[in-house]
Parts: sequence; structure tokens; C-alpha cells
Amino acid sequence: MKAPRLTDTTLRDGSHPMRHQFTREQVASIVQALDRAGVPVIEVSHGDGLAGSSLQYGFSHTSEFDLIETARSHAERAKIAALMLPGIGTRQELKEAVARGIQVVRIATQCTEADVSEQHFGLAKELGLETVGFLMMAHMRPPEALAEQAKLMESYGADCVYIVDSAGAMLPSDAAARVRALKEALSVQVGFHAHNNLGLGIGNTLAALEAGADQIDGCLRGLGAGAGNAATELLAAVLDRLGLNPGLDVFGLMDAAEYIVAPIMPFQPFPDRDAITIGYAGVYSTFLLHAKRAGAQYGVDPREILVELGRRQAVAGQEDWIIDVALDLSRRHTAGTRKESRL
Ligand SMILES: CC[C@H](O)CC(=O)C(=O)O
Ligand SMILES: [Mn+2]
Repeated sequence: MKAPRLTDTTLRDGSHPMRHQFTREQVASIVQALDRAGVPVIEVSHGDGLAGSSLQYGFSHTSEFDLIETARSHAERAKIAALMLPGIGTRQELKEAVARGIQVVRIATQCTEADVSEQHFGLAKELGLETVGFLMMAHMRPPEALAEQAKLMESYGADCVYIVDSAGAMLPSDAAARVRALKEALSVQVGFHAHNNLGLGIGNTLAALEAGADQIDGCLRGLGAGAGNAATELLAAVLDRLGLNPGLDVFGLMDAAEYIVAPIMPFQPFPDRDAITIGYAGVYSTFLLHAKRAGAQYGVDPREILVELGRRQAVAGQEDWIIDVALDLSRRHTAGTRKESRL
């Protein structure tokens, strides 16, 4: 194993539980702490990437471009990254993000749809960016299929391709097999992004490192979608104990998590019963809050909604299905109750 490069995504994946309400002041203090603690890449954007601020995904408190600019001005060493989902972010937003200070773009597609990212990688390269491909919901496809998709991203100009366990549904052996397949197929670097739905965020990241991952992700205090991500401060401590610390200040990150991030978190992401259901059902972690709302509205257990969405193989962008599923289940329950009362 070698010391990996760490990207902290508190200010992007953490935007989901924050309901996209990060302020300039919060970004300034988190970036300063991460930068001082030696984190080399800091991702800042709406949780759903550039241009995510919308009725569908939730409006941001502060424009992500203003947050990126703030991040840039408070980072002395770290590179600032943004996430971009083709279909949500456009050329215009990518150019604006570059003008405001990003040096890295992470281009995310569903793990079967890498082909939609060709133009985005092309533009990113023209703009002089470092580029990362992000294959989301990677538990849904086998290692060989993911390697094919990763090769497409490499051919479009990706400098690194990530296996993204969006639903926190992988076991360590799943993470390792997927990273290994990409390492064998690609000449560029391979990364791993964990979610903690089955309590395996750190364990899966270690399995990915053992399989050869070059880059990994974390969030301070695990602040990320669903059950949260592998905690940056835990990764730093564990890497240090393994003799693989890439230059991170372990105590500095622990303090940042405790004194800067914890006080502003609306709740501690944790694998509670709903989040475990997400990992167990293998559905997208951002479905959790929507499923809870729909469950409350239609009187249905959110776990039932999530398991049904998993059965239907729902992917991000299909949030409208959540209401359909909740309604279907509620009608089914009502029909069941009527039948019972007739008997
Ligand atoms: C909607 C984008 C998503 O949050 C990207 C990501 O971090 C993941 O799929 O885990
Ligand atoms: Mn994520």
C-alpha cells in the first residue's frame, strides 16, 4: 500500500445534510482548517454539483461560485475542486467555476453512463483543469463492466477515475474487486469514495487502498449524504497508524471536526435504520430525506419505499419515482386493509 491522495468533500457531499445552506463564513473556517492540516484537495459545490441549486435538488443559501471564491482565497496550498454532473452543470457553470478558482473538476455519471461525459472532460481539459471521473452507484455493476466505463472516461481525458459507493452498499470485497479491475484496465489513477450505510466507510476505503487505490475521499465528522462518508479525521488517524500518512495533521483534523464542523451540523449522519436500509436496498443515499418526507406524507414506512426503489433499480435523477412508489405502497396498504375488513 502507498500513501493516498485525500480529497475532503465536507463542503460538497456535506452540502446534502446541510440542505445546501453553507455560508461564506463556514466555508472560510473549514477550508482554512483543512488547508492548514495538509489536505491537498478540497471539494466545494452544491451537493448535486455545479448548478444543483434548484427546486428539484434544493436551493443553496449562498451561490456555490461565491463559496468557491471564498474557498480559493482561504487555501494557501490545497487545490479547490468542484463536482459536475452532466445534465445538471453546463459549460457556462464550469467556466464560471474556473474563473472563481477551481483547479480540479470531478465529473460524475451513473456508472453505466460514462459516455455522457465526453464533452465535459473535453472542455475541462481545454480550461486546463485536472480531471476526475466519478462512477456513481458502482455497487450496481460488476467490476469488468465498471472497468469498461472507466476506460471511456480515461479516453475522454480523465486523470483519475473513482469507484463511488454512493449507496454505501459495498462490502470490503466489493470495493477491492472494483478498484482492482480499474487498476488493471487503466493507465491513470484510481480513486474510491465511500458511504457509511453499512458502517463500512473506513473499512471499505482500506480495502480499496489494499487493492491499489491512489486517491480516497473523506468528510470531516463524516458529514455527507445518507449515513455520511468516511470521516476525514478517522482516515488521517488510521493512515498514520498504518504508516501511510500523506502529510496530514491528525490532531488538526480531529479539532476541525470537533470544534468547527460538529457545532454547525443539523444532525450527525449515522447508519440509523433508514440509512442502513439504503445500503441494504442498494439505493441512492440522497433518496433518504425525500423518502422520509414522502413516507410521512403518505403514511408509509420509508424503508418500504427505499427497498422498492432498489428493486426498481432507481438512480439519481429519478427522485420523482419516490412519490409514485409512496403512493403505490399507500394504495396497496389501503387495499389490503379494506380486504381484511371485508373478511
Ligand atoms: C448527486 C451527486 C452525489 O452526491 C455524488 C456522490 O458523492 C455520490 O454518488 O456518492
Ligand atoms: Mn457521496
